[in-house]
Amino acid sequence: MRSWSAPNIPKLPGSGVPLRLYDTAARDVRETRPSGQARMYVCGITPYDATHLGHANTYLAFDLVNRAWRDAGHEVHYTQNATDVDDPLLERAQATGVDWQDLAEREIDLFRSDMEALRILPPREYVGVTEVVDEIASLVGRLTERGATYRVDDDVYFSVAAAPKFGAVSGYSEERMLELFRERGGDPDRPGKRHPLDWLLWRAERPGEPSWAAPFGPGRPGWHVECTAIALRNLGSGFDVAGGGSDLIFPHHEMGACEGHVATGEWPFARAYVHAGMVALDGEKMSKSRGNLVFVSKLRPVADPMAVRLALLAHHYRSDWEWTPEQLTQAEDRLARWRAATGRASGPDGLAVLAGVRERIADDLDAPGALALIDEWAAAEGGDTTAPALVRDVADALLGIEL
Ligand SMILES: Nc1ncnc2c1ncn2[C@@H]1O[C@H](COS(=O)(=O)NC(=O)[C@@H](N)CS)[C@@H](O)[C@H]1O
Ligand SMILES: [Zn+2]
Repeated sequence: MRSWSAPNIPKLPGSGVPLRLYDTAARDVRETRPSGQARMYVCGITPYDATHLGHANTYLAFDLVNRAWRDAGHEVHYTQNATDVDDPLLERAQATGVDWQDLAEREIDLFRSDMEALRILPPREYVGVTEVVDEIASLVGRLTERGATYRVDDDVYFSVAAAPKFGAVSGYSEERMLELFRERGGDPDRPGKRHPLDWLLWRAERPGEPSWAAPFGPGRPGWHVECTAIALRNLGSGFDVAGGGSDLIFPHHEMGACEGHVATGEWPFARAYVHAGMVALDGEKMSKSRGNLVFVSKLRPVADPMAVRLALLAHHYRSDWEWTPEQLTQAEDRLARWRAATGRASGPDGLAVLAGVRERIADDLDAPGALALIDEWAAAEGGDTTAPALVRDVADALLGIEL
């Protein structure tokens, strides 16, 4: 599928410092050490109800990763999927009486335009699941050759017993795993399964559902294996960052890591598992099921997208936080202050802001700390005539904020 257009990234003097990120699997901040190209896989949207602020918050976090790596001199190989066939999408299409492919296409177009408005750098590959079903099926075949799968009726399951590293990503107890698996599309109670945490790799054809031919019978991919196949196909195993919101830690990234391990024999599947916090509204996580969504596309006619981006950046990417309209007003004020200050003939030392913002972002994406440094610069006087242009470039290249 077409990705989206890339904003220009101004070149900054010198180069950034090594990026450190909190790795969920290590339960600690770790320095990323990309060898050659930095490789990142970020899970894309299931294309309905796009693009709400929760989605935007998550993709913004990985945009900061992308920008920090480039500033540190790395080329970045970024792949993202779109789950353009899956139970929730089919259910929404059914419920609203639209064709599921039309729904997906319309929502993905809206997502692309929202990403462009927020100046989020596009992935090199933007892959729809429906484009690579054969690849996914061949991965299921490879897992079967390694003895890691079995059938329940005509459906193909991954046997958790075949995954020695199961639990390494989330570190959750089995009880918590069962609870989250049930809550997030799993089927722990299905009769005929060898273990409640075994997961669906291939759903055999059902009447009225889309299906694709496969050696083990017509059907469609299970959720986790789609991302494993797309990441393996484009990045290979051992890529630097697997990213998403924290609701993907389990089951999605845990199970994908096991599929990648068993399919390739290599561990880790991703060197770091990086997760963004949840954005809430009215006390509840913004989610399609609750319908408590604030859409980027609804804010765009009434607010500068750069203010929306600044409002999100004011929160640490790993924090869970609640959206309120006041935050947009505060962000608009900040944007106006930054634009005024970088429009001056001079200001305080610009290189100090460059070094400070680099250091803050490299420290597990401390965007709030970076914003505070630019606030301070904007509020003070100084004689550095190169500073206004440099600070403008720092805000753009590292934070994606066009002043
Ligand atoms: N309220 C929220 N706050 C922060 N991130 C969220 C929120 N809701 C969803 N996300 C993140 O947005 C991304 C897309 O979510 S999604 O549309 O439900 N799609 C999926 O999770 C799958 N297509 C991933 S393969 C995921 O990384 C998810 O964790
Ligand atoms: Zn995914």
